[in-house]
Amino acid sequence: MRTAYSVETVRNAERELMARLPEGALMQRAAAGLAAACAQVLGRVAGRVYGSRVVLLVGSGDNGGDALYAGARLARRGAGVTAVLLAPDRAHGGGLAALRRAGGRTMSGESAPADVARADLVLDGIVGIGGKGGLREAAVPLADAAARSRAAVVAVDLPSGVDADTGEVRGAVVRADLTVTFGAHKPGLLIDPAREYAGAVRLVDIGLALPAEAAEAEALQHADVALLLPVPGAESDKYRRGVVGVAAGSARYPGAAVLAVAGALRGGAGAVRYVGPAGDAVIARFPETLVSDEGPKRAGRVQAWVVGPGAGDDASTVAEVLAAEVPVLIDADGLRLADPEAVRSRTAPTLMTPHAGEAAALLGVSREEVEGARLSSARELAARYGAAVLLKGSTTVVASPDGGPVRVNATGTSWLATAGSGDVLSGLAGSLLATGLPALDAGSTAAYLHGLAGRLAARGAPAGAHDVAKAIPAAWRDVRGD
Ligand SMILES: NC(=O)C1=CN([C@@H]2O[C@H](COP(=O)(O)OP(=O)(O)OC[C@H]3O[C@@H](n4cnc5c(N)ncnc54)[C@H](O)[C@@H]3O)[C@@H](O)[C@H]2O)[C@@H](O)CC1
Ligand SMILES: [K+]
Repeated sequence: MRTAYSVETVRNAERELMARLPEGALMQRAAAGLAAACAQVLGRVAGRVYGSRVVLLVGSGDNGGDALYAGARLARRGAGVTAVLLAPDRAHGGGLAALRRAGGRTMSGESAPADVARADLVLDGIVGIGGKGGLREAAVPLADAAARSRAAVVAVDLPSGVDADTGEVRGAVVRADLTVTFGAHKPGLLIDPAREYAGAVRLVDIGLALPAEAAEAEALQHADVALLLPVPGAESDKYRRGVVGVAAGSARYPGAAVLAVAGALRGGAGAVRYVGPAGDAVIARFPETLVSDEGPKRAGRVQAWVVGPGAGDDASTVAEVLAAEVPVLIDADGLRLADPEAVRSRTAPTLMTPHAGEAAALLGVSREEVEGARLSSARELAARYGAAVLLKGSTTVVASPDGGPVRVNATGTSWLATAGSGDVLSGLAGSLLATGLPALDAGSTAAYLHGLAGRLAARGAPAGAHDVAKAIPAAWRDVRGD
C-alpha cells in the first residue's frame, strides 16, 4: 500500500521525532536521501556526478534548506553547484554555509535562467509543505526556465506550488521528472492534477512514526489487490460465490447492458442476472447470463445490484433497485434518476460511480471544479449521499461515507477514456460487491483491475470497451502473479 498523510499529520510526527534527536538530524537524513537520488539521476543524464552542473532553486524555508544541504553533498563529490536564492537574506543559514564550505556558489534570481538552461540537474527547493496556492511571482520565471531546460528536474518533497493536502494546482507550479519526498507520501503526490507534475516519486524514510489510521489517502498495489480478490473455495457453488444483478440498458442503449454484463462476468460473482429490455442482445453475446424481463423485484435473489448504465429515463427500475436490501452500485443515468433521499435512507451499502461531469451535476458545480478538486469532491458527495463514491478520471478516487482514507487508483491509462469503458467498470465493481467485498474495497479493486486491463488491452493503441472487458482475466492473473 502506498499511504499518504496530510501536512498536519506529517508535521506532528516530525515534531515528536525532532524532540528526541539532535538539532538538524532530520534535515540531514532528508538531504542524504535527496543527494543519493540526485547522484543516480546525474549518473543517467551526465554520466557521473563529478563535473556535472547542478542548479538549486532555493526558497526561504526548510525546503530550500534540504536543497542546500543536498547540493553541498553533491559539490563534495565534484559537481559544480550553483544555488539560486529567491530571498538571499532569508535562505537557510546552515544549508548556505554548508554549500559554501563545499565550494558551491550562490546567485540571485534575475540572472539565473541562463544557468538553469545549461544545467544537467535542477533541484527544486522553492517551497514544500509550507506553501499554499501556486508559485509566487518571483519564482515563476525559474519554474519556466526549468521546464524549458534539458536538465532533469528533481523536486524536493513536492513540486513547488502544488497543494500537498489536496492535489490541487492553482497557478504556476514546477514540473518535475522525479520528486523525492520525505517521511511519507502527501495526498498531492497521488492525486491529479498535482500528481502529474511530480513525475516519478521516491520516498525517503526519515524515521517518522505515522499511525495507519491517520492516513488521508492510500493507493493499492498488486499485493494489496491480490489479498482482496475473492477466490472460490472447494465448497463454492455459483450462489455461494454471489449473484450480481445488472439492471441496465434500454431499447436505445442495449450496448451498455452488454458491456456491464461483460464486466460483471469477470468480477468473481458466480452468476450474472440481467434485468431489462436488452435481454436478447445480452444473451446473444453472453449465453451464460440469467435473463429476466420481470423487473428487479421479481428477478430472483442477488447479492448485489448494478443499476443505471444506459438506463435512459427508466426511473422506476432505479427506485426498485434502491429499495433492495443488498449492496447497490449506481452509475451513469442511474445517478441522475436516483432520488437522493432514497439513497441516503438505504441500510445496505451503496457505491456511486460518477465521472467528473456526473459528479459536477450532482454537486451543482462545474466539471472543471470537480476535476481540479477530486479529493474534496468525492468526499463531499460521499457525505451528502451517505454512499461510497468512486469518482472516475485520470486518477480515480474512492471515498467512504464514514471518512477514513480515500483510495486512489494509479493503474488507469488515457486509453480508457473510451465509450462504454465505464459500463464495464460498473459491472466489474458490482460483481465484486456481490462476492461480499465492502464498497470501498469493491470500488478500488475494480478500478485497479479495470485500469490494468485497459493497459493490457491497449498496449499503446486504441482499444474498445469490449477489449478492456476481455483483458480483465489477464489483469487478474497479473495481480495474483499466476
Ligand atoms: N520539519 C522537518 O522536520 C523537516 C522538514 N523538511 C523540509 O521542510 C519543508 C517544510 O519547510 P518549511 O516549513 O520551512 O516550509 P517550506 O520551505 O515548504 O515553505 C515555506 C517558505 O516558502 C515560502 N512560500 C510559501 N508559499 C509560497 C509560494 N506559493 N511560492 C513561493 N514561496 C512560498 C514562504 O515564504 C516560506 O519562507 C518540507 O517540505 C521539507 O522539504 C525536511 O528537511 C525533513 C524534516
Ligand atoms: K519543492
